[in-house]
Order: sequence, then structure tokens, then C-alpha cells
Amino acid sequence: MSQKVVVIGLGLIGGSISLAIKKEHQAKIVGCDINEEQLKLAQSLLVVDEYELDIHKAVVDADLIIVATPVLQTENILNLLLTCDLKEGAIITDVGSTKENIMENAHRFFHKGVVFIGGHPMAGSHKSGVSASKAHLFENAFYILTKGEQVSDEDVKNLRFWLNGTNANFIEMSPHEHDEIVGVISHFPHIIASSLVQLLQKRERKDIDVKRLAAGGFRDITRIASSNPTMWRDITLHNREVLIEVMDEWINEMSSIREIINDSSKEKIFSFFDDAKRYRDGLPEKKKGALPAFYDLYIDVVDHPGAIATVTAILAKDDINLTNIRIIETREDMFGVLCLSFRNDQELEVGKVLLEKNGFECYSAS
Ligand SMILES: NC(=O)C1=CN([C@@H]2O[C@H](COP(=O)(O)OP(=O)(O)OC[C@H]3O[C@@H](n4cnc5c(N)ncnc54)[C@H](O)[C@@H]3O)[C@@H](O)[C@H]2O)C=CC1
Ligand SMILES: O=C(O)C(=O)Cc1ccc(O)cc1
Repeated sequence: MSQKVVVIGLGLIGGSISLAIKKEHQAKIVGCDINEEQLKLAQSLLVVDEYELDIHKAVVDADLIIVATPVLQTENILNLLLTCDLKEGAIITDVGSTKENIMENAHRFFHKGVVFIGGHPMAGSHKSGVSASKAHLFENAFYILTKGEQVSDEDVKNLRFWLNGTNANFIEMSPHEHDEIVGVISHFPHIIASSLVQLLQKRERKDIDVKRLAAGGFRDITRIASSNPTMWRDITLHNREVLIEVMDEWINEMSSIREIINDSSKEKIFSFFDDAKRYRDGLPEKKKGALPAFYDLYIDVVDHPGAIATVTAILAKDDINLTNIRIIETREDMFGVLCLSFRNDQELEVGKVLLEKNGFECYSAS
């Protein structure tokens, strides 16, 4: 008899996991979401085989249930699942960016004869919705699993088998460790990115088009400020304590930097940048970290409409796919910087060599 997977919350992450499972398993995939339009879209994009609005009905004979909603909703859905009829031995997992609150009720599933294992695929995008989902979203990314005491290694192996198609690197840690680490490397940077944007907004001027000037580096480092506000509100509320702790450290750090700048302390200012550069340069480059790497290549172009066609033709000849293409206009109207996003580092390198051979000046951010 064929197996059944239910994905609750069919957005970017639910959709991407569904596609990754489809790649490797014959199981029927059923989507559940409060947004019926999203479900219809998921079905027409072949992300799911069927959809069902009633969670109770959908999960009754499911072998695997994946909860992929914003984390406050995930807590509610897990409570609802505790009241549902579930198949003996079914596996339930989630994809939430926080783990401590979500794992609080995990042990209760054990008494229902099912297994709950917390999950967090550490890759994604500032985009949301099922239309942005991709089977390869988690390729080479870390995928953190958190399991309660009652869960066996065999159960974890079964979940990993289901998720094989993600091609992710699975690692296990405690929910507390997870929230502390991810708080620093992912949650806090989102707060910083949004606060930088807020700062720019407050400093907008009537006389100069600040927004246009900020289109280059500022736009890149604040990309994550374009993420889904509901999702980030929920994450912030769940990881409040860690975030407050990190924020206090950051405020102290800012005060000391303020002091050395105020004192025009040449050596200390140099050390500040130099220490940060050394540590940052030592971060692993090739693998996907918790914050997805950008495989972006920048190309100086003059008269850009013609240049785009030339560039894409050069890459297409060698079957190199782009995931995004945009022009950053920070200079005069005739000029631009073309930013090409590749699927991975290897394709970026091949693309760079090809374009350089054809006389384009390229530089990458890494
Ligand atoms: N976006 C990202 O880059 C990443 C997100 N995550 C986590 O994945 C989860 C989902 O995020 P995305 O897919 O980006 O969000 P999304 O906004 O693309 O999708 C969430 C979906 O959940 C549905 N939903 C909301 N409440 C619901 C409920 N009560 N019942 C059923 N469906 C409901 C929404 O209608 C929407 O279709 C979040 O918990 C987030 O923390 C994890 C890794 C990366
Ligand atoms: O878009 C980005 O750079 C992200 O930071 C994506 C992301 C969002 C939430 C996560 O829990 C993990 C990754």
C-alpha cells in the first residue's frame, strides 16, 4: 500500500520539502493550509498530489506529518495533532526556526504511539509562498534535528530517510543549544538588517535620492529585511531571552566602538576592522552555512539592455542556469552593475571564467 505524507503549511519551506520528498519517494503528498488559494497553487504546480482543508481528516492515515507554519502557529497545530487520530508509528516533524518552545510538548506524542522530532532546515530565502519553493533549496545546507529522550536513533534514521531528497547535512543538537546558536547567527542579524533599514528611512532627505544611493552594498546586506514579518515576529517572540542577551552584548560592543571613534583612536579603529576581517575571512566558504550563501557575481556593464542579452547567451551556451538577474544602478544612467545569482559556487566560478574570457570585468562577493 502506498504511503502518505501530509504537509501542514504549504509555503516556501513546506513546498520545498514536499518537492524534495517527491524526488525520492512514491508516497502520496497531501497539503493542508488555511489559505486555499495557496493549496490550489501548490496542486497546480505539482508540489502536492491533493489538498485537504481539515487537518483532522488529512492526518488520520498519514505516515509522515510535516508542520511548516510560522512558529506560533506550529505550537497550536502540534496541540491540535495531539487531539487527532494518528496512525501508530507515524512520524511528525516541523521546520520551525526555533526549537525550545516547540519541543516542550514533544514527549506527549510518545504516549500517543507516534514520534515527534523537531527539525530546522537552515536554508531559505526572504521570499515566501509556495511559488518560491524549490526541490534543491536545502542542498548542502545544515538541517538541525532535535529529539526528545523517548525518540530512538532508528526513528531519526527513518525521518532522515524521508528527507533524503533534500541532500542536506543533518546534525543533532539540544533545543536549547539550537536556539542559542541560531539566535546569534540568524535571528539577531535579521533584527540588525531591519534596524539598518529603519535608520535609513528615518534619515531620508528631500534633496538627495538616498534610496538610489543605497542600492548597492546596503541593499545586499539588508536583503533579509525583506523577509516575512509574521514569521520573524513569531521567531523573535519564541527566542526572546536569547535575543535580549545578544542585544545587550551588542549594545556594549557598540558603546565601545563609539568610544574609540569618538576618541579618533586610529590604532583601535584599525584593530576593530582588522579583527573582524580576520575572523570573517576564516569562516568556511564553500559550504552553505546557516545563512544561505549568495552565489552572486557582479559585472560592470555599459548600455545594459544589450549587455544582459550577451551575458545570458554566453552562459546559456554552457548550460549554466541563473537563479536571479538584476541591475544595480548606483552610477550614471548609462552604466550599471549587473548582479547574476547562480545556483552554486561551482557554476559561479565557471560563469565567471566564461564571462572574463569574453571581456567582461567580473567580481564576486566572497
Ligand atoms: N523562510 C525561510 O527562509 C525559512 C523558514 N523556516 C521556518 O519555516 C516555517 C515556514 O516558513 P515559510 O515557508 O517561509 O513561510 P510561508 O509564509 O512561505 O508559508 C507558511 C504557510 O503556512 C500557512 N499557515 C499559517 N498558519 C497556518 C495554520 N494555522 N494552519 C495551516 N497553515 C497555516 C500560511 O498560509 C502559509 O502558506 C516557519 O516556521 C519558519 O520559521 C525555516 C527555515 C528557513
Ligand atoms: O534569506 C535568508 O538569508 C535567511 O536567513 C533564510 C532563513 C530564514 C530563517 C531560517 O530559520 C533559516 C534561514
